Amino acid sequence: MHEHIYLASQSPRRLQLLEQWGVRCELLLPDDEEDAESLEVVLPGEAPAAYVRRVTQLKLKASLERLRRRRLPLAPVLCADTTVALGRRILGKPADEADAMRTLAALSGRRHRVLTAVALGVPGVRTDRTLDALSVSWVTFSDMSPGDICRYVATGEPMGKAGSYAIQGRAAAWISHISGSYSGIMGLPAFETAGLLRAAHVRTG
Ligand SMILES: Cc1cn([C@H]2C[C@H](O)[C@@H](COP(=O)(O)OP(=O)(O)OP(=O)(O)O)O2)c(=O)[nH]c1=O
Repeated sequence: MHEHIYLASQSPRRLQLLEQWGVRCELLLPDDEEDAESLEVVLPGEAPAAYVRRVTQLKLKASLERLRRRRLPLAPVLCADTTVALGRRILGKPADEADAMRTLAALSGRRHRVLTAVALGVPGVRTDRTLDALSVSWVTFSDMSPGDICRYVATGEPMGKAGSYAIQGRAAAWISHISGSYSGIMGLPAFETAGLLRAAHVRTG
């Protein structure tokens, strides 16, 4: 039984969710020399599900290497990646406010998918074992007027969020329907993550 895991994510929501579920975790964040952002590059023609899974595996590989480089005690490592897809179009984190406004205008009055891939790496003496899962949710936005979009972007909330919004924040006021996993939309799906933790014998609760 593993008493704790490493969480290799800068997302405060993921840490908060794991703590809420009673999982003991320690952060395993990239060094200054690592270029974490460069992992999140979409390949030409890549479908959203393939993209989010591939990026999560890249994050996990980099995190397991980091664990060994730092000679830390071995324990399972959890990584995740969240992306928003409008049809086949991938809407990642906004580059700036203008980008966030364009993304929100595209999402306004429509239904899109939020995909979160989770991967758990269990480091072993000889080989590492990897478990992974994908959560797909549908989110419907009501109409946002240009004024609504401007005011929302001015709050700063869209920055650092896939699709330029946060369901757990002010964007909730425009979300008329969801189908899937609320925690998955926030960045870490409870059901799928719990399944991976159970399979890897990590203590929860
Ligand atoms: C759609 C949506 C996304 N998000 C967030 C979750 C993720 O943190 C972020 C997507 O970016 P990610 O690249 O998945 O994660 P991150 O950059 O925050 O952290 P790391 O790569 O170190 O793990 O968007 C919300 O908080 N609420 C939402 O409603």
